[in-house]
Amino acid sequence: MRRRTINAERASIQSALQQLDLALQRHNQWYDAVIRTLVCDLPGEPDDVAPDAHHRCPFGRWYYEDAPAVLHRHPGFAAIEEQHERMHGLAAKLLGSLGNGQSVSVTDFDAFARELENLRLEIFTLRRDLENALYSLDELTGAGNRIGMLGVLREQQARVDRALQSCCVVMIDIDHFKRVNDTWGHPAGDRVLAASARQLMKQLRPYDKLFRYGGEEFLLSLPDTDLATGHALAERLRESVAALPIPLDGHAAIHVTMSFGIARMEPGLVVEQAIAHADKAMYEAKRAGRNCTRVWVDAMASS
Ligand SMILES: Nc1nc2c(ncn2[C@@H]2O[C@H](COP(=O)(O)OP(=O)(O)OP(=O)(O)O)[C@@H](O)[C@H]2O)c(=O)[nH]1
Repeated sequence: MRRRTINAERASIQSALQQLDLALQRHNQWYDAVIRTLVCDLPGEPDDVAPDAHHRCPFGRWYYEDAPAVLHRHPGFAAIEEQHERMHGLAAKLLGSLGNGQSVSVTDFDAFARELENLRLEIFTLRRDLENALYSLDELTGAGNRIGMLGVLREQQARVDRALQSCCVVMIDIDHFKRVNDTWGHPAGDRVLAASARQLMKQLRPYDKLFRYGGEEFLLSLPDTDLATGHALAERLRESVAALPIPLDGHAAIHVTMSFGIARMEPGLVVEQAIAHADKAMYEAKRAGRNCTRVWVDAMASS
């Protein structure tokens, strides 16, 4: 991702945050009107008892018609849809009882209030994720920077510790990158860094995350991935970077390769140990001649 693209990404996240705030504000107004209807025993809005009430409220109209692509790409956005629909189902039940001259049961009202609170939590979680994304991008490559990296990895480690998931980390380093700088100049090196990172990122699942770990080093976190699957993915990434022609101003396109080291996050170990294992495995890949992937095994500890 070039700098211009990253700035565009930042601007779209900022705009999405503003829109989300506005949609939430409208949703709060809708909620106030529902409470007024219930407390004052007023005739309800027909839209609120319709089977597709979640499409008709101001938040729903924004969600289905106007919400920007950057939100649609976010897994938290889909979670909001389900929660919002559930909450509206319960609101329709309350308003329907009232419309039929029945009193609203405490159980139904409590269920509605609970789902509404869950919806707000989902929205705040999405909001926090977007804010984090704003401040945790590496300017040059568009990969995550190290600010958010440990937090993401610690969350994964917690899932590994509770035996909920198998997760891997992969250390990736461009081969002979100094030569690129020395031969073509530092700006060309920057271009190679950005192009390689982009090539890696475009093949990842939405919940995989690439971080720029250091100069020409990247750390890839692979949640819900066993070692065999992670290894196969690393190989695919490696081959696709090696095959990528990278155009440089005024020169023919060049190719670079990368070395990969992969390690599983082990229950009871700290995140830093998994990173150290992946780093050691990557170092073995360099020793084996570069442009290859090595998997961490305990025997590497002594090499
Ligand atoms: N252009 C550019 N170069 C960088 C950046 N960060 C680090 N580097 C360069 O990356 C190079 C890393 O070189 P080395 O650590 O010697 O490794 P290498 O040449 O890639 O060799 P191997 O890793 O052993 O294959 C150094 O020349 C750094 O100056 C950056 O942001 N932009």
